Amino acid sequence: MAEVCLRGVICRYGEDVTLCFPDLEIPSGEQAVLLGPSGSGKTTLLHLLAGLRGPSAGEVWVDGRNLATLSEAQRDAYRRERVGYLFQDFYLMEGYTALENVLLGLGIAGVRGAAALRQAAEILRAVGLGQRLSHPPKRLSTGERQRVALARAVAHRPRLLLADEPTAHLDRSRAATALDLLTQTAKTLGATLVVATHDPWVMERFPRRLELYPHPATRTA
Ligand SMILES: Nc1ncnc2c1ncn2[C@@H]1O[C@H](COP(=O)(O)OP(=O)(O)OP(=O)(O)O)[C@@H](O)[C@H]1O
Repeated sequence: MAEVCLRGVICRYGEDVTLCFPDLEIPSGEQAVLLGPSGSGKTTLLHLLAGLRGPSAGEVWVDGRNLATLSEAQRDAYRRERVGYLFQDFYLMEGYTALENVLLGLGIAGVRGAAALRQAAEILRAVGLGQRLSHPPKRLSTGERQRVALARAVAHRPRLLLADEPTAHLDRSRAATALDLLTQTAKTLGATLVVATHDPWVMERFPRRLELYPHPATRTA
């Protein structure tokens, strides 16, 4: 069974927006990119995979489970424990240090106390921020802020890592470094990685690609 599988998925927002997604299979542990212009539904698709919303029609399967069949409590547990989400705008807590930001993420996943502290420091060191543990986000560069966000997204060792426009705020050289870190981190964890981007340069770096088009979104690559 593929780690990620979409079958006949349609998402509607009110009367005006209907997004039709191509069928998709991503085997466990693989890395895939979603390419599409603004409004083509990339974020919506990541939200579907994260269980943050359900489709209007069709099925979203992850790790052998149709997400629509999960109870609310099971879906919450799925989101907290199995999914890591790297947001385009990072959404770091400004009043907290880098370490505390990662600890907050771990707390949501149910990891607390000494184990959480050890895990948070370890992952921050792994992304090259060992010297920045007690820095608040405002004292970090954009690339460093993103690495805190990545550390928070993966500290609980998710099986599925979703990244929304991970190069949006970075120049080419920093973007290359960030993508290397993202793909290497997913590989180390054995996580399936799905990256959404509007940038063909990012797409070129992934062997498995899915292109989305503004309504109706129909073509796969
Ligand atoms: N909560 C919402 N309510 C109404 N319409 C929405 C909502 N979320 C998304 N849409 C619409 O759905 C379409 C797809 O949006 P989505 O954010 O998934 O696309 P995207 O490809 O990620 O765009 P971008 O690259 O600009 O982030 C857009 O037309 C958007 O306006």
